[in-house]
Amino acid sequence: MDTVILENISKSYITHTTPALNDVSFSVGKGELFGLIGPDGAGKSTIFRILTTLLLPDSGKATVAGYDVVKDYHEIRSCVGYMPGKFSLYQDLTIEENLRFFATLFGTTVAENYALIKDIYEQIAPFKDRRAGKLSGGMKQKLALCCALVHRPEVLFLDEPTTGVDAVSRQEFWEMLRRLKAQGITIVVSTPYMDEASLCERIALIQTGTILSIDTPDNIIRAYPGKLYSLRAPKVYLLLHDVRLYEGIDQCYAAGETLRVSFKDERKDHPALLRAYLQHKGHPQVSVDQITPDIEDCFIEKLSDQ
Ligand SMILES: Nc1ncnc2c1ncn2[C@@H]1O[C@H](COP(=O)(O)OP(=O)(O)OP(=O)(O)O)[C@@H](O)[C@H]1O
Repeated sequence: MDTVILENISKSYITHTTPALNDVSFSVGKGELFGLIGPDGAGKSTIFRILTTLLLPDSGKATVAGYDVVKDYHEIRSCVGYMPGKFSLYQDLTIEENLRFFATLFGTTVAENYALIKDIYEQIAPFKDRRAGKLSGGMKQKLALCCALVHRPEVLFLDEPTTGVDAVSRQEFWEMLRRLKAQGITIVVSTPYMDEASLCERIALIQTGTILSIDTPDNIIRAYPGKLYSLRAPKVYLLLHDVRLYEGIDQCYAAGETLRVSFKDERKDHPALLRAYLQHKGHPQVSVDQITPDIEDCFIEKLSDQ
């Protein structure tokens, strides 16, 4: 049986007219590393709050480790680890005090489950007497992860753990997640960084409370309909303007210093004609190359279906 199951979950906040979650369903297998990928406001934190029993859904059903999120909140709270989006440890307590506090809260000791957190804790141990409020972003993140793990949870919920953390710490963090997964822990992690999608086994793309797609990152990329082109020319802004005027263009958006372009259908898909049109428009050096889409391209394409 799947460890996390959501069936038709909807949730609205009183102060918000649009629902935060709209009929959301997905499940996560035992020991899976599952990613919720979506921009700010997509509904990721609302999903975590419901799954960790901090918020009641308006409708639908969800279970974690076989327990119902509404009826069995007591059982769920002892078998999940949760790292919220905002740093929520005690800023005035030291690293060691925070860890001991969370262990005591769950009726265990740091020593009892030390093997699970050892790798991560050793990286912050030299600063164990430093107050949490005085730690760097990467160190806070590692401490929060240790605190979420100290009672050896069955399921780990991580809400945007890498937001605001430098690139090296982000990479280290994903390596830590892979090691935790190898120990059998089911992990649900959210991120607004599309490049982190490929580090998950399966992902759900989410936008304004609606799931756009659920699959492995490779399958989502393989399912991209049609072809995608990368356009490069010295005057990118003018290029964007001129491409958008060309009949038959479906998507055209900036990606760094290039443009990503797709055609409406196969009959319109003639890059040589587009190149000739752009040369005529004053872009003599334009290059048009077919590329493999990444997850961000797939996300943008799915949004256009909405
Ligand atoms: N306590 C709240 N009261 C009212 N509206 C809320 C509340 N929490 C979230 N929302 C709204 O619900 C929607 C989903 O928010 P949620 O925090 O779940 O998204 P998110 O994907 O986690 O993004 P973020 O990283 O910005 O938190 C947003 O429109 C948000 O403004």
